[in-house]
Amino acid sequence: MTTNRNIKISARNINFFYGSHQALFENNIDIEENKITAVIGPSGCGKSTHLRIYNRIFELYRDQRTEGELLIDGENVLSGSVDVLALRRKVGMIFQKPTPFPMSIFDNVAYPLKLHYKLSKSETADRVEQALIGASIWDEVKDKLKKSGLALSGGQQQRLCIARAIAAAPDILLMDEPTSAIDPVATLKIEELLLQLKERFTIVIVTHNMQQAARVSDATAFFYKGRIIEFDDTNTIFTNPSNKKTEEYITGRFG
Ligand SMILES: Nc1ncnc2c1ncn2[C@@H]1O[C@H](COP(=O)(O)OP(=O)(O)OP(=O)(O)O)[C@@H](O)[C@H]1O
Repeated sequence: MTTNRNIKISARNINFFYGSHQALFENNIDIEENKITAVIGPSGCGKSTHLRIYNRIFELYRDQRTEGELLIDGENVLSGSVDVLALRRKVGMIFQKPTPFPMSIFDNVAYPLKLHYKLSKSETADRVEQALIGASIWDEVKDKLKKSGLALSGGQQQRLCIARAIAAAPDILLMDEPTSAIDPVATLKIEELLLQLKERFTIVIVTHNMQQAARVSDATAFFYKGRIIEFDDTNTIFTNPSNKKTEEYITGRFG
């Protein structure tokens, strides 16, 4: 990979356990700032598990634990002294199924602002507008901000969720198969949006869609059975992978 990279996230010897079942083994990866990193691999290889460590969301569940270090801007965010609420503001997450809250479009985006910041009404309105513009959905919703977020189409709901995530002003956006539940046209819209968002955020995206990884990502990590088998520039992974398993996976020989 290219040298002189600005590393935003470094996983160091990460192991992960669901009870006694070990799902991740010695994961090491350096994720570059303002780049899109794709996480690929067959079902059950640990992609989502790996992502869920970055914002410590796994801690909401009993019996799940991790070992190793996860450095964000050089700080080990797995250490006990870290402010988890601040971490989750800094590391936003978008899920497979759009998850608008059962409230108005405006309130969906204002929600994280109320949680993390003390803003006046006009500052809040301004930040909501900026986030909706940033998520490329403002023009579609500006005349119906009081309508329910649940009344939007799937693709619009997902962009609303992206607006909600970026309203909190995170540094990092984690996306776990963000387009697998929406149609191809809406998917392309979100892919275009990702390319704009990487100017401002570091993006890590889990995807089953090889074309999508090739289209949007700068770097790609191939996971297999809980291990990171290969991590390199996306172009290299898709044209000249060094590991046989990577090649078999990207050419569709298993998955
Ligand atoms: N809540 C859980 N309890 C126990 N084991 C789990 C749990 N969630 C996931 N696992 C196991 O951990 C391993 C990794 O799962 P994970 O969901 O991270 O894989 P994935 O690569 O994201 O899969 P997919 O592509 O199907 O979403 C699998 O063996 C899975 O069965």
